[in-house]
Amino acid sequence: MIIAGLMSGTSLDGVDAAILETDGKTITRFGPGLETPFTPDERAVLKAAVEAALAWRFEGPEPEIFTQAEAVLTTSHARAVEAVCAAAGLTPDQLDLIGFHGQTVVHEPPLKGRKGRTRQLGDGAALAAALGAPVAYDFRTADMEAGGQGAPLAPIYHRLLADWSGLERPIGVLNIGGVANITLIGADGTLSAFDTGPGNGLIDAWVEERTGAPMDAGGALAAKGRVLEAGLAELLAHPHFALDGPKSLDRWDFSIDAARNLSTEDGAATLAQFTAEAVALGLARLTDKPGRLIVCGGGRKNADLIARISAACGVPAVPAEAVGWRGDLIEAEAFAVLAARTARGLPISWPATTGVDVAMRGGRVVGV
Ligand SMILES: Nc1ncnc2c1ncn2[C@@H]1O[C@H](COP(=O)(O)OP(=O)(O)OP(=O)(O)O)[C@@H](O)[C@H]1O
Ligand SMILES: CC(=O)N[C@H]1[C@@H]2OC[C@@H](O2)[C@@H](O)[C@@H]1O[C@H](C)C(=O)O
Repeated sequence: MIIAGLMSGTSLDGVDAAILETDGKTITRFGPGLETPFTPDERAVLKAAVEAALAWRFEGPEPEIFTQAEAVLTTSHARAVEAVCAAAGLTPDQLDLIGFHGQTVVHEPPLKGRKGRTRQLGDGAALAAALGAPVAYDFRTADMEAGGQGAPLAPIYHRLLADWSGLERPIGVLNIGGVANITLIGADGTLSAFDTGPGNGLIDAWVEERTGAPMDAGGALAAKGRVLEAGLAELLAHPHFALDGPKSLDRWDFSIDAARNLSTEDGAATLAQFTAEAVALGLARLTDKPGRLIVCGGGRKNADLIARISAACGVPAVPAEAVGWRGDLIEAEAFAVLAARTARGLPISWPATTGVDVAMRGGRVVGV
């Protein structure tokens, strides 16, 4: 099947799109991929939808802005599909399927026996109608209704990719987006996965508040700062780090408050060290230690952060490109494979990836 996979991550920077030829078990061909930024107006609507979602938290009627945000998601994702199809010499109606993650606006992991809840905005039927191709979407709900974490879902794709590249096991794949998540592929191919902690989310929020810039490009600020040990200890006292995986997080589960009184540089260093120590704590909970970490997501471009992760984990961390992967597109590619698996009735989550009792199918398909 020729499938376009789409991801708009928690950083709200834009839509990643990638075309893959896949049956959900193997990849026959990698097509083009690209990132299409949201316009400032689109981003403003999505930011407002996230704020409304965090105030709503599943209590009472859905915020009205969700409707407007879904319209923004339909147009921005349609634009991304049109662009990636043009790069492939296709028209969208020639796609067999589109894998549409949608925009996570709020995610509450299961807690003390209470099922978790998650909301990805994205109107699959509207996107299918706009593009003339079937759409698989709503990938996380079924897993959560079955008691799972609803995330991470990329692990099956990480293994597929590692096998495709013939990488030596055990190996870890670390995605550093707003939140960071890790997949460990054990020596025998067994998957373990969970969200490790913050990715770039806190660093972005801190740098934006202090300088107005959207990120600490290359980690230049953090590289000049010193870590405030007391602040770091406060951050690491979060209950997430006392749990074994599978476990998941919302982008807003941590705050920059522990850095409040610091200089811009020291705050950036402390928050970057927090991301790194969180990965190390996660690795320490695994029985198989990976020989190296393959790093994908925007955080791999932060050299200071990567150095901190390597040092904290005692394992070399290399960017996805070092093994021939497209580090900015892995999540989009993953949702192409997950869409194929949804269409074919294959599982997309497992006890060791999201904590469900049995392997689970997920996602819904809507035709044109
Ligand atoms: N050159 C760079 N230097 C430092 N950080 C960078 C650089 N480029 C990207 N980033 C970071 O990567 C982030 C975007 O990463 P990515 O697109 O993987 O996140 P996402 O997909 O939105 O998140 P998630 O995986 O949590 O849904 C930016 O917000 C920024 O913090
Ligand atoms: C609820 C949600 O959208 N979670 C995202 C987020 O971004 C990174 C991390 O937190 C991961 O758990 C997940 O995305 C990836 C694609 C996943 O499901 O594997």
